[in-house]
Amino acid sequence: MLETILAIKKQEIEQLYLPEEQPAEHVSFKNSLQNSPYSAGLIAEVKKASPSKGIIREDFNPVKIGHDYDKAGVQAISVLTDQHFFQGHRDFLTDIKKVVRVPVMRKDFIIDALQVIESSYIGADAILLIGEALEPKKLHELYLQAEELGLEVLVEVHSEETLEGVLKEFTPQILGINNRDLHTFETKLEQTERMAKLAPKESLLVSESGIFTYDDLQQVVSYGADAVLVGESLIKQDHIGQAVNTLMNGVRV
Ligand SMILES: O=P(O)(O)OC[C@@H](O)[C@@H](O)c1c[nH]c2ccccc12
Repeated sequence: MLETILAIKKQEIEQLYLPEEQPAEHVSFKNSLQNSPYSAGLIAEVKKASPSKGIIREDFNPVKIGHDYDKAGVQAISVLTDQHFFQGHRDFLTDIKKVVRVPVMRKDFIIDALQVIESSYIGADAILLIGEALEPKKLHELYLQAEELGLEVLVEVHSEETLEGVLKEFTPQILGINNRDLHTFETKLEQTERMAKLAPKESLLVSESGIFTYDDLQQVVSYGADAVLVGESLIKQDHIGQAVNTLMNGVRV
């Protein structure tokens, strides 16, 4: 699956044009995650659909969801901007950034320098770079380019092998462990446990995907996660604010 996504992404990049640059005030992604009142920082995701689950939410209003997340007290918002597989859009990010206080991360399959510039232009505070999608050298190049543009980076890996390759090149400030294998879509929280053992102490550790309940959250925190990235379980709920509370506090407040 990942190969198919990347092949289509390459074609898209050939046609990519830059939008008008949005004036955006940057908010620190890492600081926000580190200063969570919960047992971990929460990155809440705005995602309509995914290749593994199909459409997750029919009545999808990205700005309303972003606004509700912000009001509910999340530490950061991740916005899926990939159109083809996730039914996202880069305008979703621009529109959400205008109405929230928390940092906004662009979630896409970024493999080219032009997309990093695009991320800055649309108003992102941070971007995702996927270890499984990039050679370590290229990943580091894009990471440095992003930093120069004032963007923070979440470096995501799934496998031990990928992480080892990245760490030979550099130490990311923020390291995400994707519990979902992007080739098979198999998702298990124990992936965080295995990978946390190899993660550098200096990196802020984010556990991503497949976190549905307060118990799931406690489980990944016990493995060493400093933050979590959660999409489906929040997006599916009618009341997003309540869903955030139930997930992070274990009770409805
Ligand atoms: O909806 P979930 O299982 O809570 O997962 C959110 C997020 O981790 C997932 O959307 C994701 C993690 N890494 C990605 C890379 C590309 C697209 C999507 C993703």
